[in-house]
Amino acid sequence: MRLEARVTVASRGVDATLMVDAGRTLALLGSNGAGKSTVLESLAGVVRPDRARIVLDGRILAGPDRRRSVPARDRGIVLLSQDDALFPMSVLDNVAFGPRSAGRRDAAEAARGWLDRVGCADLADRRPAQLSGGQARRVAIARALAAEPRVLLLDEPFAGLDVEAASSVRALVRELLDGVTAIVTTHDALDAHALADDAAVMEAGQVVEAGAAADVLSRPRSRFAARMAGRVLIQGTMRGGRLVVDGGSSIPVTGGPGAGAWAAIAVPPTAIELALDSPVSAGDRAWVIEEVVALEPRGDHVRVHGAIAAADTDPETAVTLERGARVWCGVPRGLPAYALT
Ligand SMILES: Nc1ncnc2c1ncn2[C@@H]1O[C@H](COP(=O)(O)OP(=O)(O)OP(=O)(O)O)[C@@H](O)[C@H]1O
Repeated sequence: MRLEARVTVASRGVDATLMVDAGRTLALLGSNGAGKSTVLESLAGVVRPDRARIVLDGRILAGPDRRRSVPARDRGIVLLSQDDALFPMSVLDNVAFGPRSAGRRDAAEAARGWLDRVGCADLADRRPAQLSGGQARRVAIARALAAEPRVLLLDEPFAGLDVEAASSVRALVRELLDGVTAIVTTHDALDAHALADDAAVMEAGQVVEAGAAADVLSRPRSRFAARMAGRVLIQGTMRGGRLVVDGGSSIPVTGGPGAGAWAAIAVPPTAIELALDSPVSAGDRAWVIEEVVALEPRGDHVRVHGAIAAADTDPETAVTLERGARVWCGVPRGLPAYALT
């Protein structure tokens, strides 16, 4: 029992493969434009891929013969998109829509049950325009679940909500997703940790890494996953217990694959020290010579991104740096290395 999919949408540069086992939640991660929404829309049948193989519990929903694709309404896959506009009818009728379309006589009763579960029982008679953003999102979630989908797709379910509403909708989704087969797109590591069993990372239309959510975030293989987990991915070649990075600097590490293998350590930038001059003594750090690639203001400090590592500094120091400036990044010794394939 699982959802397996490969979808190609050439005009959007998407060619992605993913899999979700029954009852599990997959977090689909990736930067803006990576193709996450396109994948969800293809699975739901809203977008027609150029090529697709979508199999749900052994049933082929889309295959080589595009004419035989199962129409969206018969897929048992419901997409809750970012612009989850409710229908211009009462909240109750919105939620009853799915069960009613499925011919259920008790549609209104089922809808009341769902409204109760999302904490909106008292809003049944309201119109969408009379709801707050958080209430509308809860109603949209109830409407999606009332259709009793086999797979639920949530495209950034907390986007556009204020901090408080997002936090309560997050708790609700976490509870409702228990045991449901679902894919959730998010830019937030906390959501990936809290909601998902598994995670897949998209870059430029492709899935570049996938695995258990905790693994993807603690041993990231892509820069995006590392950044999401608040880490910088330092990659290099293993040589005698050291990671040799571009430019020849080497960092003593623990573990990791054998000599000659491509490997990484994932380091919080806050643990990396920045030096503007060549450090006189190495101390407990391995110093990597860097060229500044970007300066990222982050509240009261500035993150200095190099080609290999990143480190934080104060704004007074940051203004003396520019793109291409030479700096040294002091990386702690002995961090655990892992193989990259
Ligand atoms: N309706 C559309 N028509 C044509 N191209 C589109 C359309 N929607 C998205 N695209 C393009 O397809 C690519 C993938 O976009 P998509 O919205 O799937 O990415 P995403 O990962 O969901 O991004 P975000 O995190 O910003 O929502 C982008 O290059 C985007 O410009």
